[in-house]
Amino acid sequence: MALTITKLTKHAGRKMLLHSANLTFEPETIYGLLGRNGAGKSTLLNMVADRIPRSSGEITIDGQSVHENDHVLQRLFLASEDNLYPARERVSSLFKITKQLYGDFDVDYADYLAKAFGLNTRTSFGRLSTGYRTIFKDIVALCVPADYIMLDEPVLGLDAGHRELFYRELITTYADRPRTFIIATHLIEEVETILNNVIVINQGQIKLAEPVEALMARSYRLAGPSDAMATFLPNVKVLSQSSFGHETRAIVTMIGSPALPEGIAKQSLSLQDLFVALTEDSHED
Ligand SMILES: Nc1ncnc2c1ncn2[C@@H]1O[C@H](COP(=O)(O)OP(=O)(O)OP(=O)(O)O)[C@@H](O)[C@H]1O
Repeated sequence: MALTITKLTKHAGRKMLLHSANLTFEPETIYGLLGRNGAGKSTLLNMVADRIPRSSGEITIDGQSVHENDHVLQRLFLASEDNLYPARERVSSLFKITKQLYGDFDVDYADYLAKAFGLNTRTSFGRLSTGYRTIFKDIVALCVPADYIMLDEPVLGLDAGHRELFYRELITTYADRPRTFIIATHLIEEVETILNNVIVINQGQIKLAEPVEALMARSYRLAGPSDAMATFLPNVKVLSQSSFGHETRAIVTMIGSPALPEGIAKQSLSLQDLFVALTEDSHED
């Protein structure tokens, strides 16, 4: 029982946008999809939602392909930055249209959220500000009855108060009705505590996919004399390294708790520190 991506590849001409991605999204789990600008996050999510064609690979839910399969696609929802909504339609009628498409759309919760965010449901979609368009799409995403909800930059344009409200409501609705959320975002520090799992994508390659807790428990910043560091670093996976005079610093992941040579200090990291180390020098030449 899972959303499974196997050897998913997308290229545009000679450019590789996503390279042979293998991922499993378990039910009732909150995933963060992290990557620098242009890393391939939206490309991945749009292929999963069957909105853009893939070059090769498979996407299935519980073993059934999503491709041109409405029955399976009903179990997925992608709130993306693309405006798929008619500009003239009022927010209230867009909620109704969504209910017609997704029978169990939670209209009461949508109305509650609209009030909480201060979204006037009589306003037409085209007249909403950038932030309120995002809020509208977030509300729809939190109220649809799908099992796998994908949010592409759900706090784009939201002020700090509205971002906090969104995260709070996400946690509340998840606790009431657990389902899978996949959140593509750049605001790593804000989402770190709500994620169960993290996926890091860089230049179309999946660099890492694992539970946040386990990942953070084996990730460290090390600093010490360069000679001691040079003997120790071959025992661990080095994500980034720099030297200043006789001192070397490194961000590493390690398995177990290998004894550190004297003089090497170990500090824990934030997810953001780890992300920066994993995606350094990611720009194309
Ligand atoms: N149809 C296309 N043809 C050519 N290049 C494309 C096409 N679609 C996307 N790209 C390129 O593919 C790369 C990945 O884009 P994508 O929008 O998936 O990245 P992203 O991780 O969502 O980025 P951001 O965080 O900036 O929104 C970018 O370099 C983009 O310019």
